[in-house]
Amino acid sequence: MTQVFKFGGASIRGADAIRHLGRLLADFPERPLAVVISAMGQTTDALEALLGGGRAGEASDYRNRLATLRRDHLDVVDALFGSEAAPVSRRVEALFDELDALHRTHANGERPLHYDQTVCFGELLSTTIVSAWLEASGIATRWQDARELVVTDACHQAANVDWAATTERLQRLRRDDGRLLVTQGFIASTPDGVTTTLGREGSDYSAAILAHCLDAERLTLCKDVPGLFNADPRRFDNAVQLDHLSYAEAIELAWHGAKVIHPKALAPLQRKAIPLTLRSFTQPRAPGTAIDADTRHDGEIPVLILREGQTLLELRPRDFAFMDEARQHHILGGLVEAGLHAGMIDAGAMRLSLCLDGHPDYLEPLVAAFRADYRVTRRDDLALLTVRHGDAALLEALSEGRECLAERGNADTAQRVFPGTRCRGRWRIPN
Ligand SMILES: Nc1ncnc2c1ncn2[C@@H]1O[C@H](COP(=O)(O)OP(=O)(O)O)[C@@H](O)[C@H]1O
Ligand SMILES: N[C@@H](CC(=O)OP(=O)(O)O)C(=O)O
Repeated sequence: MTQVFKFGGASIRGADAIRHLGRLLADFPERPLAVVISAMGQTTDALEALLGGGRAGEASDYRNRLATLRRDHLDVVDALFGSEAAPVSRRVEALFDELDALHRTHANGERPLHYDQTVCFGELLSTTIVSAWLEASGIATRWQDARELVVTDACHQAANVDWAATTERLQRLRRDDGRLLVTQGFIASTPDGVTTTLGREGSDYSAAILAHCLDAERLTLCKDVPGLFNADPRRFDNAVQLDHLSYAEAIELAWHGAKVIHPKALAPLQRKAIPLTLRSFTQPRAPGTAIDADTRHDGEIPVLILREGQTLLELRPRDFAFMDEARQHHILGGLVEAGLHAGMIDAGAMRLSLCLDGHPDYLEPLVAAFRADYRVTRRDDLALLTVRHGDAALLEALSEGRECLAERGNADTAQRVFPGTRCRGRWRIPN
């Protein structure tokens, strides 16, 4: 049975977690064909910080961060392999040398290209270590460079998949030697072999790409939560797990910011009716959440999504003019160019409100450009609450004690923007 599994950064954050992963795969009733793995723990954040220091010409900051990352990875290798660590340590050292060389080549070039040549090493390192560990613990394994499988355009940091080329490469993959394929999430390459990445948290998407192109029977995403809940269980005390939902409902939740699954991961599965299971990494035998074409259970209970760190922009034409389609087109085009996502868009006769969560590097120039053409009011440090399938009473109860700064709604989705300071800490879903 062709099954694909994916393990995120939280599932391989250190030596104990990697040992657990080995036991999980050894005990699982059906051996998957392929396992997609992210960078260990917060490695991608650390690589972004390294890139930032390097590009700013802060050589000692870059060197210190590189040394820390190198040490952290080598410590995991030592903890796993003990006296047998040398061959794996050499491979890890070689990857760090390659990272450093590529940094020197690209440091003064375009940032997105430099980003992809640097940040890809998180996954190259983690899969090197995990694959060696699985092999050492008796699971026949084949390390596979995902850049030889997933073909994209050259849109660095948010590359677009060439489905025909990727399918052709994946269909050529050897499947008959009984070896478990261990490959990287998040990374890919152009047809001529230049490394690209699929966007932050894109490993769920990588796993869905593999499942789609291999015609897998199932994709399983192993997470640090038991499944998809009706609100983030880390923030909402009484959140409950959803046993089942449809691809369409899952896309809505992911799009609105339910972080547990990447929004792009659903469409490739839906197109081939490949069922998806979200499972607990620590309790893999628990049922988890099933996602497929069946819509019968959608909307049975309300689902809440809280996104923090939001900025609300209200744009008004200067001359008492309409916020007509041409102006909306201009404004939304600016968002597309800046690569920013609006979690809420609401238009009035002379106003367009946008709720954005963007890195200041991208947000600030955009706001400055808008100010040239519109009267702009801006509020930072906000929270956007999205409620799916809730009623007015629930929305009011959730809003109690919180000033509503903007809102919109339709038959199944309501959104409200609150000051971030009123939304910190733990929440309860009102009865
Ligand atoms: N509705 C939700 N249900 C379950 N988890 C959620 C939900 N919304 C947010 N999360 C968060 O998603 C996290 C898991 O997703 P993520 O960290 O992206 O996984 P990965 O290990 O694949 O990187 C959980 O730790 C949880 O806090
Ligand atoms: N390592 C990448 C890709 C990814 O998906 O990671 P995770 O599965 O840990 O969210 C990132 O952090 O963006």
